[in-house]
Amino acid sequence: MIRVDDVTKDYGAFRAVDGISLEIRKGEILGLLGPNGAGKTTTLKMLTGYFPPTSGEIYYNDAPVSHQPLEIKKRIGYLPESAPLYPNMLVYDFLCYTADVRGIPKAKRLARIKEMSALCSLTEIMDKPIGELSKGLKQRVGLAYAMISDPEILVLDEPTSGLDPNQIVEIRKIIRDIGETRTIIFSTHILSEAEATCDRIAIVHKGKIVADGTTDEIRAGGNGSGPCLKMDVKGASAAEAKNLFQGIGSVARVEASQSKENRCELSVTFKKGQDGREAVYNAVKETDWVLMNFAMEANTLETIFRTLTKEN
Ligand SMILES: Nc1ncnc2c1ncn2[C@@H]1O[C@H](COP(=O)(O)OP(=O)(O)OP(=O)(O)O)[C@@H](O)[C@H]1O
Repeated sequence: MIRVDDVTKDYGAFRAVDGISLEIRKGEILGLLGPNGAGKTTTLKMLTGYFPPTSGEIYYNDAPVSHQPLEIKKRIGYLPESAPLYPNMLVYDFLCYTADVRGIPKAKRLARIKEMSALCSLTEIMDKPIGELSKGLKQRVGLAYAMISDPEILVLDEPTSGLDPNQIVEIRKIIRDIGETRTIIFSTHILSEAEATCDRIAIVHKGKIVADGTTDEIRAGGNGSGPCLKMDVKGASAAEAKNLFQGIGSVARVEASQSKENRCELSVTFKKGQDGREAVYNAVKETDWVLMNFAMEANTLETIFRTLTKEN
C-alpha cells in the first residue's frame, strides 16, 4: 500500500534520512523504532507529505506522492509529537472546528464527532477546556483530531511520550482498536512500546533502517545478526579484548565494557548462521587471560536494538 523507495532527506549539509526503503502493507501497524535523532520524525513528515524527500520517492498504491501531495494528504491522519490543540477551546468545539477545516459536511459532523468520542473515550470531557486536561486525555483528543476525517492511514509521532503507565495502556488500546481497520505507522524510542503495539518494527539508526521485520523475525536474526556470546574476561582491558575478537571471521560485532581494572565484560555477536565459540575460545587460549564467564545467550530484542543503534 505504501512504498518508500530509497528516500533521503538533507537539512542543509546534514543527511537526516539516508536511503530508506520500506513497504507498509494495508492494515499493518508499523513501528519506527530508534533512538533520539535517528530520523523518525523526518521520515514520518515525508510519509505525510509535510515536505518532500531530497531524493527517492514515496508511493501510495503505486501513485507517487510528489505527483499529487494534496490528494494523498487527505487520506492520512497525522498526529505530530506536540498535538496542535487549542487550550482555550472546549473539546467539543475543537472537534467541530477540526471537522469544519477538514471539509466534513455539516450534516455529517455530529455523527462523526460522536464516533470519535466513542473511539477515543471522550464522552465525559466533551465540555471541558483542552488546557485543563491531563496529558493522556489531551492525547486522546489528539487521536480524535487525527481520525476525524476517517483517513485510511494514521501516522503518529511518539504517541505515548510523556504519559504515565495507565495512560500509555489506554492510548495503546485505542491505537490497536484503530489498527483493526486502518494502516498505522508510529514512531517511538521505547522498545516495549513497539513490541506491545506493532505487527512489524523497523529499527532506524542515523537515518538508515538497520532492521525490519516482526519482533520474532528480528529476534531470530533475520537481519544479519546471529547468536550472542557473553563473556567475562580477567586480565584484559575492554579495548584489547574488543580488538582480538573483532578480528575473528565469524564475529559480526563486539561490545566491550571495563568492569574493573584489567577485567571486562563482552557481548560478541556472530554473523547470521555462524557459531564462532571455538574460534573465540582458541583466541583466548593464545593469551594469558582467564575466562570467568562464557555463555551463549538467545538474542533479546533489547540486545539487538542496543547493538544495532550503538553510536559507533
Ligand atoms: N529542521 C531541521 N534542521 C536541521 N536539522 C534537523 C531538522 N530537523 C531535524 N534535524 C536533525 O535531523 C536528525 C533527525 O531528526 P528527527 O527529528 O527526524 O529524529 P527523531 O528520530 O524523530 O528524533 P527524536 O526522537 O529526538 O524526535 C537529528 O539529528 C535532528 O537534529
